[in-house]
Amino acid sequence: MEIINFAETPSLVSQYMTELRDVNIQGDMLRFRRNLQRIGGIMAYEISRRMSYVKEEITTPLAVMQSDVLAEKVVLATIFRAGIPFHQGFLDFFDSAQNAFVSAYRKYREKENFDVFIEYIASPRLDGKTLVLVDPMLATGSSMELAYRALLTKGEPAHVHIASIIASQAAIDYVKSTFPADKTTVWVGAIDAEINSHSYIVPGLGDAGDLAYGVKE
Ligand SMILES: O=P(O)(O)OC[C@H]1O[C@H](OP(=O)(O)OP(=O)(O)O)[C@H](O)[C@@H]1O
Ligand SMILES: O=c1cc[nH]c(=O)[nH]1
Ligand SMILES: [Mg+2]
Repeated sequence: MEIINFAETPSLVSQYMTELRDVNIQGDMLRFRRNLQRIGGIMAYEISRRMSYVKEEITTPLAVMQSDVLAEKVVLATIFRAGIPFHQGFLDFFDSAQNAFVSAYRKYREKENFDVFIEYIASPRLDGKTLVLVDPMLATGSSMELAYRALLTKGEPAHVHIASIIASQAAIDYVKSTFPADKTTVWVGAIDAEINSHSYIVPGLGDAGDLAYGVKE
């Protein structure tokens, strides 16, 4: 399974990641959402460079020519809430993509133990399509795995791209052991070494959903 880590090559993604992580900047919710969206747009472009295209005949005002068009049927899937601005960044570029939405939430049994529940899914058929699963945080990997399993009830995608802003090393290992290696590509802004006893990524950025939309009760 190929893992593409944007942190290995400093770029504007690194600048936006810094702003997402820094407690002195991340409190500006508009900027936080906008940075998730901007990284989504950049990742969308990088993923598009791996996709297949076909030549189509078009007519310009001056001539007839062959021009490339995307050959893959793309479905952009995300997980509520924090996935929404990140997903919008992908949709800004994949204009004709279909979209899927999944709700996943942590229900704590005790302070440090929780189960992840999926309650809502809205998705087109996925057979033979390119599924781009986007969620900014990949902490344990449970939400991503459960969302993927829920989406498989809608058909078998030809290829899966997983895109995250920050992944823990444990989540990367988990994704490697649970997703099909021959047809999954992982794109991450950074891989952080640890998750804490509440399964938050360290150093991470905190609670992405709360930072984007306000602290929930
Ligand atoms: O890899 P995991 O351990 O499953 O954690 C990752 C999940 O946590 C975040 O959502 P969260 O549960 O905080 O919901 P929210 O977006 O509504 O805040 C994030 O957007 C992922 O969906
Ligand atoms: O670090 C984490 C882990 C889960 N969800 C978040 O928003 N942040
Ligand atoms: Mg959250």
